[in-house]
Amino acid sequence: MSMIAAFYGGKSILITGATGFLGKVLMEKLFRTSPDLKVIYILVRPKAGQTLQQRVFQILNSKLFEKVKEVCPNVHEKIRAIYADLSQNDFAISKEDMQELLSCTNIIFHCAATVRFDDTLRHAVQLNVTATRQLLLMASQMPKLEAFIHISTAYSNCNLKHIDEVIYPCPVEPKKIIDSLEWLDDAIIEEIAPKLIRDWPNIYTYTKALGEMVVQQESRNLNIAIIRPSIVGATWQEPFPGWVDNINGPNGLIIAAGKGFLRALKAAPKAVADLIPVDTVVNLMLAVGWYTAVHRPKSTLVYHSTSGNLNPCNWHKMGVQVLATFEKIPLERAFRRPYANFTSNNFTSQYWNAVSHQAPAIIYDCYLRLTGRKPRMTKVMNQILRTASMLEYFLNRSWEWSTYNTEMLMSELSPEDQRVFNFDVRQLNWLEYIENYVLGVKKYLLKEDMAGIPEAKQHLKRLRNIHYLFNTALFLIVWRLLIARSQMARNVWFFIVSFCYKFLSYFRASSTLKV
Ligand SMILES: CCCCCCCCCCCCCCCCCCCCCC(=O)SCCNC(=O)CCNC(=O)[C@H](O)C(C)(C)COP(=O)(O)OP(=O)(O)OC[C@H]1O[C@@H](n2cnc3c(N)ncnc32)[C@H](O)[C@@H]1OP(=O)(O)O
Ligand SMILES: NC(=O)C1=CN([C@@H]2O[C@H](COP(=O)(O)OP(=O)(O)OC[C@H]3O[C@@H](n4cnc5c(N)ncnc54)[C@H](OP(=O)(O)O)[C@@H]3O)[C@@H](O)[C@H]2O)C=CC1
Repeated sequence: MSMIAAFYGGKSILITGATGFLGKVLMEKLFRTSPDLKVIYILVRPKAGQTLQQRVFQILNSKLFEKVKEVCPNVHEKIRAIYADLSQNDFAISKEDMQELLSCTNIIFHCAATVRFDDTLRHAVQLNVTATRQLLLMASQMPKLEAFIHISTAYSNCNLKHIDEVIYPCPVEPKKIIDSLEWLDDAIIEEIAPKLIRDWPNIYTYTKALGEMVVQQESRNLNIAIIRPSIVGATWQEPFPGWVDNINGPNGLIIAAGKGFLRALKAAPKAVADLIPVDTVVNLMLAVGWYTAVHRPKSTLVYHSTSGNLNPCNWHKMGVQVLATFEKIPLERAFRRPYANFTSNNFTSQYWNAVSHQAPAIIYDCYLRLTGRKPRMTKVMNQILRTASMLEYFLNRSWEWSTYNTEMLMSELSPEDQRVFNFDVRQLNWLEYIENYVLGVKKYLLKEDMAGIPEAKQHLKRLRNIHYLFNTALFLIVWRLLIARSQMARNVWFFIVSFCYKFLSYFRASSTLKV
């Protein structure tokens, strides 16, 4: 019997960010391994014209939850969606709901955040810092609370090279920032933002660091743990391999590469690609929840959920495997044949951007214009290049994350728990994982049919022929222009032509002699 699964039985669990990538996998695993849990409260806001109930219905009826419905048929009754907007005071939760949360919650998993790199400082602080503080305040009024698990990111201290499982202080106190945002206007905030974030690469990582500091400062006598995942990728094993549902992080780039839009990246080929499967992160979260509640460590423990120091993979290896998978399982209607060129050199990267990205987009838009259609490729390409440039910082560096606490926890688990809540990334086979990942992007994110693979392969063959044709035509045009302008080019040209002619004549004569 799994001790961790048994621990969550009969518990009331509060999850923020349950509608997000990590949150959904967390809920799925909880229902599947502890179907006798009492209730999962999720804080949800209406979105994209959908009510809370519609959003929950959509999640529970997705492929991700198919196994859950077999194990826990009354899952609909065990999930309680509470209207909440984390960017508002008291999260805009009604009095009755608040009362229920305060009196019943046993465990909190705080996953909600804004993960956009380009968010405004005001909004990112509201979500990643103030909301965390507010939730801690709520937690301190929960008599039955056993553990508060805060999800941060391994990159919250990415201004350092070696990162230990400790909370590092930020140069400016979170409280001072929260207070000043109350009276400063938006224009001034955006002006001071770059000065505040100093050597952090973006507002997201900076506000996640502030969030950790708030956890440390407002922990009171709560049982708290912080988990820092690196780049969270598709599921490795559970509930099935390759599940993914948003275009964040690697996902968008994999699509852009598979569709042939993105053929070069400014990335250090040897830098560590610190991906971590989402189910591995969730298993660690559940194990940490159990350990924090049962063993009540004296201080707030930080756990790194990273792969680099235990089972490293680099961008080159990853790129090669992504391309190899696209050979077998191509995406539909690709713009160009997939190709991956990683370079950390500025000049080479700009060259590839011009030749491999911008020029084809401009040519294609000219073609669209000439055929009476609306040009759109340059816009798409600029969007992709903007995203790629935002990720560049993470693609050109390697970090060392120590994992003492994570390894300590692993050794505390029973063999059964090590199997059911496996977060040992050393067992991950990268080649297999990446293949399933790419397949998952095609199936679950792009919703492409596997029956379309032969047609997609045929399309790639046509693209290859167009590519050869285009290159030959381009070569001939350039050469013709060169010949018209330079005596030297003419001489070379005549030398090659006469050489070929002599070779052919000799070949013809010798074959006539044999007959
Ligand atoms: C050579 C080829 C290579 C081939 C080989 C490839 C090998 C593999 C290589 C792998 C390399 C991995 C590198 C990862 C490094 C990550 C490091 C993370 C470190 C920290 C990790 C963390 O701790 S934490 C999570 C990280 N945080 C994000 O990763 C958010 C980032 N990102 C944004 O910060 C915004 O994205 C940014 C960018 C501002 C643009 O912002 P933006 O406004 O320009 O664009 P948007 O993203 O809003 O969306 C654009 C359009 O996509 C539409 N769309 C949105 N979602 C959609 C959905 N689910 N399905 C359908 N469509 C969707 C949307 O509706 C827009 O469509 P439309 O334009 O028509 O409206
Ligand atoms: N994905 C990754 O690569 C990594 C993620 N993390 C951390 O993991 C956590 C989860 O990330 P992930 O699942 O990928 O992110 P998602 O963007 O998929 O999910 C974010 C969640 O936060 C919720 N949320 C955002 N704003 C509000 C709001 N105002 N009120 C209520 N809910 C809100 C979203 O709700 P809604 O659906 O309504 O938008 C969504 O459920 C975050 O803390 C992130 O920092 C850490 C490292 C890497």
